[in-house]
Amino acid sequence: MRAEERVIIALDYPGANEAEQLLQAWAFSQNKPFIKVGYQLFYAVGPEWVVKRKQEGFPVFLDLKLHDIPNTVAKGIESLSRFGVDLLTIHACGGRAMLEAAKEACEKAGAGTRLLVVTQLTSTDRKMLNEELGIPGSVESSVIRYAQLAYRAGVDGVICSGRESGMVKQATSNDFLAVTPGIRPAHAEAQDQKRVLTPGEAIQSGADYLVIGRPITRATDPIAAFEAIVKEIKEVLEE
Ligand SMILES: O=c1ccn([C@@H]2O[C@H](COP(=O)(O)O)[C@@H](O)[C@H]2O)c(=O)[nH]1
Repeated sequence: MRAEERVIIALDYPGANEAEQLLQAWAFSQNKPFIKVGYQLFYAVGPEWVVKRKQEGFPVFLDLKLHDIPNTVAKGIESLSRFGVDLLTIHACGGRAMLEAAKEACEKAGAGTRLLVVTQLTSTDRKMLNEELGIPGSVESSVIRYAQLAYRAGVDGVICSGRESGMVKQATSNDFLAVTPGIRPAHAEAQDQKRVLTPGEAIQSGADYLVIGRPITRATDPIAAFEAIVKEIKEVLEE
């Protein structure tokens, strides 16, 4: 996979105008970047906007992180799969029956959408895990436990931080996708992210895709920021 294809730009914008302004840079390009649509944008623009981006050639990750009883999640995935997006997300803590029901619904739709499972959010650190959520042990052990659950349920991969991507692959399979947010170029502020790595470090540790929002979307020159990240990834891949 080319370095450019490993970056998923999180379009965390309030509406279509802001997102389209960024995507304009690739209007005449054959190599459109992978984009992620989360709730902020999706609730503002709706499914048609997402389907249109797919038709224009953008690979799309629709990141709605479903979490509910198995039947409700399966029905939600059934509806979302109709948009023909590349990636969808559900939460691991819904448990095995929920994960299996979601995967079955996704496969039944036959659109080739891959299903990812959110392990522990990259905004979670050990203190929060132990003291607020009441989950004992390290964040890594919780991520691995959820990743193994997800793997056994037959989904396509997980969302974890770059710090855990190598461990996830070791504990599951090299083909099991590790998609990693919490990416910050050197010296950038972590903001609300707790488990961060630089783009180069995340690739080195085994991440398949890097999800990157504010370091690109809030940069003075977002395209230059995207290109600098791609360059950093290329350097690691060529090492
Ligand atoms: O554990 C998770 C799961 C999802 N995300 C999403 O990734 C981006 C990260 O944005 P930044 O601006 O680069 O922090 C954002 O859309 C989150 O919803 C995550 O950060 N961590």
